[in-house]
Amino acid sequence: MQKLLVEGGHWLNGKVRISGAKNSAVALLPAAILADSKVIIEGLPDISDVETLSLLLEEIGGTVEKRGQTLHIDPTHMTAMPLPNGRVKKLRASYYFMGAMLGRFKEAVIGLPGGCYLGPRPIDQHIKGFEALGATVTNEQGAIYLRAKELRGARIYLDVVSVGATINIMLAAVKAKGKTIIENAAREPEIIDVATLLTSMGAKIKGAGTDVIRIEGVDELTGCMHTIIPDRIEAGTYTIMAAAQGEKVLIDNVIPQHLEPLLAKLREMGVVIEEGEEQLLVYRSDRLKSVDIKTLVHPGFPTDLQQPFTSLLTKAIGTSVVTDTIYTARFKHIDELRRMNAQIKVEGGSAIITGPVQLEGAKVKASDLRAGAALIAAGLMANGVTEITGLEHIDRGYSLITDKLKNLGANIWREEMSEAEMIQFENL
Ligand SMILES: CC(=O)N[C@H]1[C@@H](OP(=O)(O)OP(=O)(O)OC[C@H]2O[C@@H](n3ccc(=O)[nH]c3=O)[C@H](O)[C@@H]2O)O[C@H](CO)[C@@H](O)[C@@H]1O
Ligand SMILES: C=C(OP(=O)(O)O)C(=O)O
Repeated sequence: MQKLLVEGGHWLNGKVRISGAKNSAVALLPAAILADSKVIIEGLPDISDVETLSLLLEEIGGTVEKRGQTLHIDPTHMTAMPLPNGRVKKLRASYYFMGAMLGRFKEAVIGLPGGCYLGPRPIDQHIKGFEALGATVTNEQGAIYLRAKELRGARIYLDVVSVGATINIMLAAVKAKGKTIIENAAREPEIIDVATLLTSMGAKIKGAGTDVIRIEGVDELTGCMHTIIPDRIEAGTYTIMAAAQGEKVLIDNVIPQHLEPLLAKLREMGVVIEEGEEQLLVYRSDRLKSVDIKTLVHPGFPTDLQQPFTSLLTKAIGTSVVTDTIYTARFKHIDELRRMNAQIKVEGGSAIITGPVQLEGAKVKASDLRAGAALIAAGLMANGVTEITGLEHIDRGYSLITDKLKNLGANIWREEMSEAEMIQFENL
């Protein structure tokens, strides 16, 4: 097991290239199950979620060949192999095997997913959607059993705006008989990306990216080639790090429109950012103003950037209030930031940050993916060395983060943990 060490105070300079979007990739790979021939996906990030999903595709009989950032997925010999345990628990997006296998085989057995623990993460809206399409769904000993004689299009109103439920219902509905309408659908760019792949496979989908998605089911879907969109959360994380500890940082391979809620808040704080077509240039900021943020469904401020943004706010002058309306308890990073001298209290579902403070290096643990990003951002600004454990979370979603930050001038490296440290880590 490794830990990450960051020596703070080194200014970031130069260019960082953003990888393909994790939250697209984790749906695009399962979507390949629906095709009758090879699906080629280009520009995938080097993250463990992609590796785990590739192994899961192989477990059900697919072949997956990696050529650089491209995966060639041959779904021809896949079967409805049950996946009640094991790798499905390593990530959140294994739930997409439910929709995709239901679409192709009309049956699936998938263990309840893992992923970041951000408080309860129910999947009732996914199940409501599958049932509306004609599936019988039962939960037996922690695995979801889905079966349908046939899938029939339906009108489905989501009680909660959910990225996962929207995509999962799309995956099943593209092979249902007749028309499906998803109302109150999520509108994230990743949903458009998945719809683009499915459309290239022959699916008929209208309205992805709006809150009403219309799908006309088809009998067959064929292989195709698809290039993934850039990761707006990874881009946002580097933009925050540049605002925190950058001289002049060019963020390359981004779609600036996907980052508008973040960029607006950074500008309100006084960060100077130039926008190009596919690039952002972030300038050094020495005096930042405090701001309040409230996370909302897209296109509001993304919950996945709330945690790294909180680290940046420790540098701002005054009091900032952070409220997460998507995951009201997504505050596990706060205790760790406090170990680093951050002045933050959590009150009534909000984190209240008083700044500016000089952060101090400390031994901290990443409890989840974006908590990890928050701690790295804090480590870049801190006096001395910050030691971060829990890297398995960070590696689920940040492609080559150590190398990317090193290239920007950070003093960051990985070390094997000693046995004593591992025991301490387990007890933390
Ligand atoms: C793999 C992936 O894409 N993960 C993202 C996805 O997670 P995920 O798809 O799991 O998140 P959802 O959009 O489904 O969740 C949004 C909210 O709806 C609630 N909910 C969701 C489904 C459901 O059936 N019932 C229900 O009550 C959740 O508890 C949460 O409060 O969107 C989240 C919200 O933008 C992001 O933080 C995650 O990075
Ligand atoms: C919460 C996240 O991921 P997941 O849904 O895969 O756990 C995230 O990407 O911040």
